[in-house]
Amino acid sequence: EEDKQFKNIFRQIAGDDMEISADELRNVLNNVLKKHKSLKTEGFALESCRSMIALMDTDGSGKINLDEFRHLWTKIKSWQKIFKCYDTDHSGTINSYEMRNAVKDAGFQLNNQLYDIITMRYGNRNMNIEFDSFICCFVRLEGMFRAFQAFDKDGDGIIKLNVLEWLQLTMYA
Ligand SMILES: O=C(O)/C(S)=C/c1c[nH]c2cc(Br)ccc12
Repeated sequence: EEDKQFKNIFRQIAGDDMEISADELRNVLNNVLKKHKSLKTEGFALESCRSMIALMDTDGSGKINLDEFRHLWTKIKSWQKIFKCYDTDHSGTINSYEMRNAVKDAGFQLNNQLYDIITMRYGNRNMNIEFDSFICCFVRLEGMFRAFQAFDKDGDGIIKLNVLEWLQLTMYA
Protein backbone atom coordinates (compact mmCIF):
# COMPACT_ATOMS: atom_id res chain seq x y z
CA GLU A 1 0.00 0.00 0.00
CA GLU A 2 2.74 2.45 1.01
CA ASP A 3 4.58 1.67 -2.21
CA LYS A 4 1.48 2.49 -4.27
CA GLN A 5 1.34 5.84 -2.44
CA PHE A 6 5.02 6.40 -3.15
CA LYS A 7 4.44 5.65 -6.87
CA ASN A 8 1.60 8.19 -6.93
CA ILE A 9 3.77 10.86 -5.33
CA PHE A 10 6.52 10.04 -7.83
CA ARG A 11 4.12 10.25 -10.78
CA GLN A 12 2.90 13.69 -9.64
CA ILE A 13 6.46 15.01 -9.35
CA ALA A 14 7.88 13.32 -12.45
CA GLY A 15 5.10 14.21 -14.88
CA ASP A 16 4.55 12.51 -18.22
CA ASP A 17 8.15 11.42 -18.79
CA MET A 18 8.11 9.49 -15.48
CA GLU A 19 11.61 10.80 -14.72
CA ILE A 20 12.52 13.50 -12.20
CA SER A 21 14.69 16.41 -13.36
CA ALA A 22 16.83 18.63 -11.10
CA ASP A 23 14.09 21.30 -11.08
CA GLU A 24 11.42 18.79 -10.10
CA LEU A 25 13.69 17.32 -7.40
CA ARG A 26 14.39 20.80 -6.05
CA ASN A 27 10.66 21.55 -5.81
CA VAL A 28 9.81 18.37 -3.91
CA LEU A 29 12.78 18.60 -1.52
CA ASN A 30 12.12 22.25 -0.70
CA ASN A 31 8.40 21.58 -0.23
CA VAL A 32 9.19 18.79 2.26
CA LEU A 33 11.66 21.06 4.04
CA LYS A 34 8.86 23.56 4.72
CA LYS A 35 7.20 20.90 6.90
CA HIS A 36 10.35 20.38 8.98
CA LYS A 37 10.80 23.59 10.97
CA SER A 38 13.81 22.18 12.84
CA LEU A 39 15.69 21.85 9.55
CA LYS A 40 16.31 25.61 9.19
CA THR A 41 17.84 26.11 5.73
CA GLU A 42 17.33 28.26 2.64
CA GLY A 43 16.61 24.99 0.87
CA PHE A 44 18.47 23.12 -1.83
CA ALA A 45 20.12 25.10 -4.61
CA LEU A 46 19.48 23.91 -8.18
CA GLU A 47 23.18 23.05 -8.51
CA SER A 48 22.92 20.75 -5.49
CA CYS A 49 19.93 19.00 -7.05
CA ARG A 50 21.81 18.62 -10.35
CA SER A 51 24.60 16.94 -8.40
CA MET A 52 22.17 14.64 -6.59
CA ILE A 53 20.61 13.64 -9.93
CA ALA A 54 24.05 12.95 -11.45
CA LEU A 55 25.11 10.84 -8.47
CA MET A 56 21.88 8.80 -8.50
CA ASP A 57 21.45 8.58 -12.28
CA THR A 58 22.58 4.97 -12.70
CA ASP A 59 21.06 4.58 -16.21
CA GLY A 60 22.67 7.76 -17.56
CA SER A 61 19.37 9.34 -18.59
CA GLY A 62 20.20 12.72 -17.03
CA LYS A 63 17.12 12.36 -14.81
CA ILE A 64 16.12 9.89 -12.09
CA ASN A 65 13.49 7.19 -12.52
CA LEU A 66 11.27 5.67 -9.84
CA ASP A 67 13.90 3.24 -8.51
CA GLU A 68 16.67 5.85 -8.44
CA PHE A 69 14.33 8.32 -6.72
CA ARG A 70 13.20 5.68 -4.18
CA HIS A 71 16.85 4.98 -3.34
CA LEU A 72 17.62 8.71 -2.94
CA TRP A 73 14.49 9.33 -0.89
CA THR A 74 15.20 6.44 1.47
CA LYS A 75 18.77 7.66 1.96
CA ILE A 76 17.76 11.29 2.60
CA LYS A 77 15.12 10.10 5.07
CA SER A 78 17.73 8.17 7.06
CA TRP A 79 20.38 10.89 6.81
CA GLN A 80 18.01 13.63 7.98
CA LYS A 81 17.31 11.54 11.10
CA ILE A 82 21.06 11.51 11.83
CA PHE A 83 21.25 15.28 11.24
CA LYS A 84 18.34 15.92 13.61
CA CYS A 85 19.90 13.87 16.38
CA TYR A 86 23.13 15.88 16.19
CA ASP A 87 21.50 19.28 15.68
CA THR A 88 20.52 19.37 19.34
CA ASP A 89 20.01 23.15 19.48
CA HIS A 90 17.87 23.09 16.28
CA SER A 91 20.15 25.70 14.78
CA GLY A 92 19.93 23.96 11.41
CA THR A 93 23.69 23.32 11.51
CA ILE A 94 26.05 20.80 13.08
CA ASN A 95 29.71 21.41 13.87
CA SER A 96 32.68 19.60 12.34
CA TYR A 97 33.10 17.29 15.36
CA GLU A 98 29.41 16.23 15.20
CA MET A 99 29.83 15.75 11.45
CA ARG A 100 32.57 13.15 12.06
CA ASN A 101 30.17 11.17 14.24
CA ALA A 102 27.30 11.62 11.78
CA VAL A 103 29.50 10.24 8.96
CA LYS A 104 30.41 7.24 11.13
CA ASP A 105 26.75 6.72 12.14
CA ALA A 106 25.84 6.68 8.44
CA GLY A 107 28.32 3.81 8.02
CA PHE A 108 31.19 5.59 6.22
CA GLN A 109 34.72 4.74 7.39
CA LEU A 110 36.87 7.74 6.46
CA ASN A 111 40.18 9.14 7.75
CA ASN A 112 41.12 12.46 9.42
CA GLN A 113 42.19 14.00 6.13
CA LEU A 114 38.78 13.27 4.62
CA TYR A 115 36.93 14.66 7.65
CA ASP A 116 38.92 17.88 7.24
CA ILE A 117 38.18 17.96 3.49
CA ILE A 118 34.47 17.52 4.19
CA THR A 119 34.49 20.41 6.69
CA MET A 120 36.31 22.64 4.20
CA ARG A 121 34.09 21.67 1.24
CA TYR A 122 30.70 21.62 2.99
CA GLY A 123 31.17 23.87 6.03
CA ASN A 124 29.85 27.44 6.18
CA ARG A 125 31.98 30.44 7.21
CA ASN A 126 31.85 29.24 10.84
CA MET A 127 32.95 25.72 9.78
CA ASN A 128 29.46 24.42 10.60
CA ILE A 129 27.53 22.17 8.22
CA GLU A 130 24.04 23.29 7.14
CA PHE A 131 21.37 20.71 6.37
CA ASP A 132 21.38 21.01 2.58
CA SER A 133 25.19 20.77 2.48
CA PHE A 134 24.97 17.81 4.87
CA ILE A 135 22.66 15.94 2.49
CA CYS A 136 24.75 16.83 -0.57
CA CYS A 137 27.89 15.58 1.21
CA PHE A 138 26.23 12.23 1.99
CA VAL A 139 24.79 11.86 -1.51
CA ARG A 140 28.29 12.41 -2.92
CA LEU A 141 29.96 10.06 -0.42
CA GLU A 142 27.44 7.31 -1.17
CA GLY A 143 27.61 7.93 -4.91
CA MET A 144 31.42 7.83 -4.99
CA PHE A 145 31.60 4.66 -2.86
CA ARG A 146 29.03 3.04 -5.18
CA ALA A 147 30.96 4.11 -8.29
CA PHE A 148 34.21 2.70 -6.86
CA GLN A 149 32.52 -0.61 -6.05
CA ALA A 150 31.08 -0.78 -9.59
CA PHE A 151 34.65 -0.50 -10.99
CA ASP A 152 36.17 -2.82 -8.37
CA LYS A 153 34.79 -5.98 -9.99
CA ASP A 154 37.09 -8.39 -8.13
CA GLY A 155 36.51 -6.59 -4.82
CA ASP A 156 40.21 -6.21 -4.02
CA GLY A 157 39.83 -2.52 -3.18
CA ILE A 158 41.92 -1.50 -6.19
CA ILE A 159 40.54 -0.07 -9.44
CA LYS A 160 42.31 0.81 -12.66
CA LEU A 161 40.95 3.76 -14.71
CA ASN A 162 42.31 5.59 -17.72
CA VAL A 163 42.01 9.36 -17.70
CA LEU A 164 38.74 9.46 -19.67
CA GLU A 165 37.10 6.91 -17.35
CA TRP A 166 38.34 9.01 -14.40
CA LEU A 167 36.86 12.16 -15.98
CA GLN A 168 33.53 10.41 -16.67
CA LEU A 169 33.38 9.49 -12.98
CA THR A 170 34.41 12.85 -11.56
CA MET A 171 32.69 15.20 -14.02
CA TYR A 172 29.22 13.68 -13.76
CA ALA A 173 28.80 13.94 -10.01
O1 LIG B 1 11.04 13.29 10.02
C1 LIG B 1 10.39 12.43 9.36
O2 LIG B 1 9.61 11.63 9.87
C2 LIG B 1 10.58 12.40 7.88
S1 LIG B 1 9.59 11.36 7.00
C3 LIG B 1 11.50 13.21 7.29
C4 LIG B 1 11.88 13.24 5.89
C5 LIG B 1 11.67 12.27 4.94
N1 LIG B 1 12.23 12.72 3.78
C6 LIG B 1 12.77 13.92 3.97
C7 LIG B 1 13.42 14.75 3.06
C8 LIG B 1 13.88 15.95 3.53
BR1 LIG B 1 14.75 17.08 2.34
C9 LIG B 1 13.69 16.33 4.84
C10 LIG B 1 13.05 15.51 5.74
C11 LIG B 1 12.58 14.30 5.29
